[in-house]
Amino acid sequence: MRDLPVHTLGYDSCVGTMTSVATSPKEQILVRFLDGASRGDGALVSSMLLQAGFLLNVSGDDGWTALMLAARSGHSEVVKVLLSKGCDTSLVNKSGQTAYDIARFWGHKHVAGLLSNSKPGDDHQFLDKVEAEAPENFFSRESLDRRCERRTDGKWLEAKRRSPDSVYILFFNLNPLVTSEAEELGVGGPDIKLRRLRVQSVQDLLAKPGTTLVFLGVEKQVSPPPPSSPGDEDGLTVWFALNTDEDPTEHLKLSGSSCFFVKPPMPGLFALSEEEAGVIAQARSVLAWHSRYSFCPTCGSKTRVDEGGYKRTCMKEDCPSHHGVHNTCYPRVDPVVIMLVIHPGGNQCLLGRKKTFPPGIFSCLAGFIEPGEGIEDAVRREVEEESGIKVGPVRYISSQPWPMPSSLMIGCLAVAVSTEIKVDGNEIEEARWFTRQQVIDVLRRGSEPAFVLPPRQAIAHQLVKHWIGMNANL
Ligand SMILES: NC(=O)C1=CN([C@@H]2O[C@H](COP(=O)(O)OP(=O)(O)OC[C@H]3O[C@@H](n4cnc5c(N)ncnc54)[C@H](OP(=O)(O)O)[C@@H]3O)[C@@H](O)[C@H]2O)C=CC1
Ligand SMILES: [Mg+2]
Ligand SMILES: [Mg+2]
Ligand SMILES: [Mg+2]
Ligand SMILES: [Zn+2]
Repeated sequence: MRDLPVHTLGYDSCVGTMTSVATSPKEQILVRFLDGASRGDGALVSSMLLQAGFLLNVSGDDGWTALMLAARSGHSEVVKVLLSKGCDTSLVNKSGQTAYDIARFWGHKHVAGLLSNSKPGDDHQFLDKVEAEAPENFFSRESLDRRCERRTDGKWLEAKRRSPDSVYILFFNLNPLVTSEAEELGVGGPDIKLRRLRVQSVQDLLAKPGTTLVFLGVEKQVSPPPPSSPGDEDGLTVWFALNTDEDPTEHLKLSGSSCFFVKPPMPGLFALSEEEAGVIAQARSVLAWHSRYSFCPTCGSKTRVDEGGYKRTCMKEDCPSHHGVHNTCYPRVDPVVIMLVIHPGGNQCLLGRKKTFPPGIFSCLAGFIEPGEGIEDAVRREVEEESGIKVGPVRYISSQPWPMPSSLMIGCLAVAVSTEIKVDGNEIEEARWFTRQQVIDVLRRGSEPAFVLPPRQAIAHQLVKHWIGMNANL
């Protein structure tokens, strides 16, 4: 009975539930049963099993049984009913996943607990392997030790600012100075590298009023090195970032000519190493904040730069920003949700095109989180606004600082509960369901790819890869 054919499982986009377009009475019963399990209707599942016990382990044509569908949405009551009837927990869908794998993937710990208790000694290796591979996103590497406690240590900061060992990286209008000199890059290295300057090269710039200076942190060390310069007893190498809005070339005392300012976001910054991309993520966001928040946002007065460039204090004595929690004084981070939406059937994903994208590119939908909104609700709202698709469960995967200028991309997977696409036409000009096979062809650079994905440095690319990695059979 497991192989009972179900030709099409239709989904009603308005109410987000499955509707039957199956033809035979048996098919209609199965569709109703699977729909009930998917929606968490324990009473319906129970009563249908009393009349038609064969339904217990039957799957739709994507290989999903009632147990798997209930596990995906965390419906523990339905899972309990199915387990009490002795359903087979070892069945796998066409992606090689058991109901337990599915429950764990979507973070339904109570359901995973019910399923793992039901069969001790079950081998769930596939999911464990995927979860062990934590993705590292570009711009995410913390290569410096921020040493936040030093930001208020004016004496130490001043000594480090003058130290000949300190490293300065320079930005002109938020574009970092890089070098492409072959001997600097080394064999097999990145295409560009941050130009590391010393204090004597930037002295004139530091004296100019339009220059902003930020203390980024110290180089990470396994064991403390011996003291290097007088007055610099700890021997730690400090990194500073400088930004200027006037072309600084004439003030720089530089040797070599292959230095230039690289414009973000693409492809420029993507050519840096992972380590340096992490430094840029921190430096560019803080410098961008300084360039946009010169005056106090509360009262409009002048501000003073404090805490190594991590605070702007209002100069007006009775400004309300001196009392209570005032996030206007600190650098901004804007949370953005970015999500790969998976078709209710499990084997297609939703990707969209912004009007501004180069031809052929499709990416994950994304949007800024609104005040007073949680991550899951922001995912549901942005997906529905941009594509008309309704979303059910949401699961966090990984995050990425995105310093253009200061977003924090919160990467999620989400399951759609409707399928009919209606793009907003404003932000998104086109959105489509792509099959897993089409996505694999794109990732493997097949000869006729259906679309182009953003490069590996974008979290959108990593989310798509993560979804492909969930499937052992492909
Ligand atoms: N790393 C990656 O893989 C990807 C990164 N991104 C980044 O995510 C960010 C957001 O994605 P996007 O789809 O544009 O977001 P949205 O879908 O929320 O749309 C952006 C629009 O929302 C408005 N908005 C609301 N809140 C803010 C805020 N805090 N800051 C700026 N604008 C706001 C702006 O409208 P108005 O202009 O009318 O003020 C803006 O044009 C972008 O910075 C984008 O570069 C996006 C996709 C992939
Ligand atoms: Mg958007
Ligand atoms: Mg939007
Ligand atoms: Mg928005
Ligand atoms: Zn003020």
